[in-house]
Amino acid sequence: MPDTPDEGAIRAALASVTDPSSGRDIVASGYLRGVSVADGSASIVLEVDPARGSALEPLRAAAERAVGALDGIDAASVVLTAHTPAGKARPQSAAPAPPDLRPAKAQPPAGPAPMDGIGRIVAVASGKGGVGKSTVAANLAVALAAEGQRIGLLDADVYGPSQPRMLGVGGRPASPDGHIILPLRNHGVTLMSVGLMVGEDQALAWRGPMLMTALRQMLGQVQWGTLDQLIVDLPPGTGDVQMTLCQTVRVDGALIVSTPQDIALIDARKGVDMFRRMEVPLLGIVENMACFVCTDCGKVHHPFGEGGARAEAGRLDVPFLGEIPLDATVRRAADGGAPIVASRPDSPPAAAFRALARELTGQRA
Ligand SMILES: Nc1ncnc2c1ncn2[C@@H]1O[C@H](COP(=O)(O)OP(=O)(O)OP(=O)(O)O)[C@@H](O)[C@H]1O
Repeated sequence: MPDTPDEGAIRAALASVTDPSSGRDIVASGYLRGVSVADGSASIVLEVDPARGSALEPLRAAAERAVGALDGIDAASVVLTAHTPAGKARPQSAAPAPPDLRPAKAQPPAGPAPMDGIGRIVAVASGKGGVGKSTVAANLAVALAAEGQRIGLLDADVYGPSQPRMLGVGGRPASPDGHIILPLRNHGVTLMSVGLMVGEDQALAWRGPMLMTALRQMLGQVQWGTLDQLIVDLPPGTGDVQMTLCQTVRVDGALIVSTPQDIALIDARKGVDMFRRMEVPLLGIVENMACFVCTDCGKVHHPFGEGGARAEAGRLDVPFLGEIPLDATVRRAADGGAPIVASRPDSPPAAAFRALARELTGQRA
């Protein structure tokens, strides 16, 4: 495995990329605002005139390719931010210090702390992939926002970020000073996702340390404002992201999503164990895809058996928070960028999500 190149090599690669509009390279143009390189991953911030943001997208992509082609770089991310009001593109020598993008491992270890301005942090987790954890997180966030709460949704499902698609938001978040990241907003929910920072597909190619850096940036650099609750959509399983989250910020409660199948319930148990070890209170288990209502006869069917998650919750001594029916409109709504709670508020699944939101709000009262 070749050594990770140093910052000088990254700058040299960027200097090989020319802005066709000026004929000058990226470094000479004064666009370069920050470089961070560690463990085969490089993050670069370019500060540009916001009016030229979309015109400079090819330049951004070319810079990413040039850095990504260096020996020893597995993942490169180049972000465009708007320049400071006073400046046009400045010569590099006149530029203020670049933002510090180094991984948080360089910082002294700190215990989990509450996040400023955020009332409660709720993690939505599952032992197994594909059980509908992201769907539950999105609908719960929209339902809580509809109750009048100030809600943020942090898509920490770094291996498969789907919240931008589910909430119907896109585009790169702005970073006016190269450090603070401005979240996006839709359906009353403030959203940030690693999928917005690097694109859904690219996130999959990132290596562990870079993902952890992205997660810490989303926790520390996103301007969430004042929130009643921040819902965190975790990746499935019990891995590094869960540990990093719980060690970095004080998670006030975890919600486990499971389907009724035995295998999902076995994995849900592992999730419960992990949160107990991390001393995160368990808010309860919600059973997704629990049943479906026959459109012909109106009868409720339980294709995977009935009562499994409720019984498991009893065995694990955690609250059972309710059932969400299996309903194709839930999937269609998520794929269309408007969760069912927003797009079909009168439907039975939307009512089930709202009941879940009320249950959680009731737990706090
Ligand atoms: N109650 C439901 N009824 C019908 N389809 C559902 C329901 N819940 C989720 N789905 C669909 O199931 C698929 C998986 O859901 P989702 O992406 O939320 O799962 P996940 O647990 O977050 O998966 P992963 O962790 O692997 O990203 C999606 O296509 C989603 O639209």
